[in-house]
Amino acid sequence: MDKLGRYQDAVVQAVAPLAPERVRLSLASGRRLAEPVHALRPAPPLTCSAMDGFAVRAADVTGPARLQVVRAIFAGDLPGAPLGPGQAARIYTGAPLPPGADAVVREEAAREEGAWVSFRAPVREGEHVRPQGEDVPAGGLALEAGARLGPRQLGLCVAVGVQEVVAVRRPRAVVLATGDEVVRGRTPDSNGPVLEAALAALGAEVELRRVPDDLDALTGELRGALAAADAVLTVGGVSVGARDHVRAALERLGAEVRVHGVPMKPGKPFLFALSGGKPVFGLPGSPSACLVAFEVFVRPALLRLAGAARPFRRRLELRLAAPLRGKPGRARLIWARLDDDGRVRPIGRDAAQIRGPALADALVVAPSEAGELAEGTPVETWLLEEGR
Ligand SMILES: Nc1nc2c(c(=O)[nH]1)N[C@H]1C(S)=C(S)[C@@H](COP(=O)(O)OP(=O)(O)OC[C@H]3O[C@@H](n4cnc5c(N)ncnc54)[C@H](O)[C@@H]3O)O[C@H]1N2
Ligand code: MOO
Repeated sequence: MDKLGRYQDAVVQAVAPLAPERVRLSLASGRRLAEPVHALRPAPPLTCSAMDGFAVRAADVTGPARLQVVRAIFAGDLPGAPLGPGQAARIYTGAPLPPGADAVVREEAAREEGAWVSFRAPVREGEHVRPQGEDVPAGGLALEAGARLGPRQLGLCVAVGVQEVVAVRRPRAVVLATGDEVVRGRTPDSNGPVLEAALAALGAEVELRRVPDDLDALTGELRGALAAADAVLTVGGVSVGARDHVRAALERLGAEVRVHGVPMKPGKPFLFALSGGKPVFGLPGSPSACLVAFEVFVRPALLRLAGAARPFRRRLELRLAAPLRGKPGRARLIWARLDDDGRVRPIGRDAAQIRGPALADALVVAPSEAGELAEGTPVETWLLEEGR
């Protein structure tokens, strides 16, 4: 991935995170934090019981013991008056421990007789007690900058009393699917909806448009897209054919074409340009090539635009479950599936395939110098994370 990695870095580094803004938590779902979140209140909010049972002073229960039950404390109650020596309080899960109490004996290990409770075994100080702030202390770091506010992260913010966060704006992306064949519907526009869904999954707002193979029409659409969006993706028309107009249209608009042609297979004709500081990604039309170029370049760049701390897929070195054919030259990216034994099985590599990407849960990267790779060879594997 060495040489290709340099292209990938050049594209991803050319993109900077969008402006941060302060937003209500309810509007921040799926966005990335531009600033860390610190707890405004501790979690748990008070030192509380982890069980239904009896709050005691551990020093009173060093062996079999009998204590007087002075009151009951429920979740949501205040801790109330201190517990004196020889006293116990009935307590329920999540209820605050009264001052003086330092342990809880579970219901099942206690015998209640009127106003008294007896225990057979000793109790350890701190047993079944959740100290205030054990999870996150007040002022403590709850989430780091760059973290995505998914469902569980939103829950953490609520628990630590945070109602507003500083998050990166949701990127706006326009996808222009080019080609008379997709405008007329003779070739189904399969790439457009894939990109639309994949970008939405990254937290972007997406508009998909279809454009004929006409330089003027494409130039106009690109101008409009660049005015409206933070990032523009084109599909098709980026190779050397008579109707491949993407580069020419961008040059007409004064865009700076930074990359056109990358040492990978599939996806060789990929183009990257900047126009007024905005990224434009020219993806090949052939479905597998389009989606590989999306994985290598667009996904990490968009995640960076969206403020993500770690924009790259998780990469593991896994052994091949079957030989991988091919010759040296360009880095090869192959759709693959993880076997149950942890090996990775290639599932075809024609640039036009569409079923391979749909079945895959990983991408294997064979370096440019590699020829045929034998079964069992360790290979770089990107986890696609969607599961099966
Ligand atoms: N003489 C050469 N020909 C080609 C070269 C080359 O270097 N010299 N490169 C090949 C490579 S590699 C690729 S990849 C393809 C990509 O070319 P384009 O990006 O210009 O794509 P198109 O020609 O417009 O379309 C290719 C193929 O994909 C279909 N397509 C287009 N858009 C969609 C869509 N939205 N959904 C589904 N399928 C789509 C289109 O109908 C074509 O079948 O070029 C090689 N040629
Ligand atoms: O690089 Mo193209 O994507 O092989 O067919």
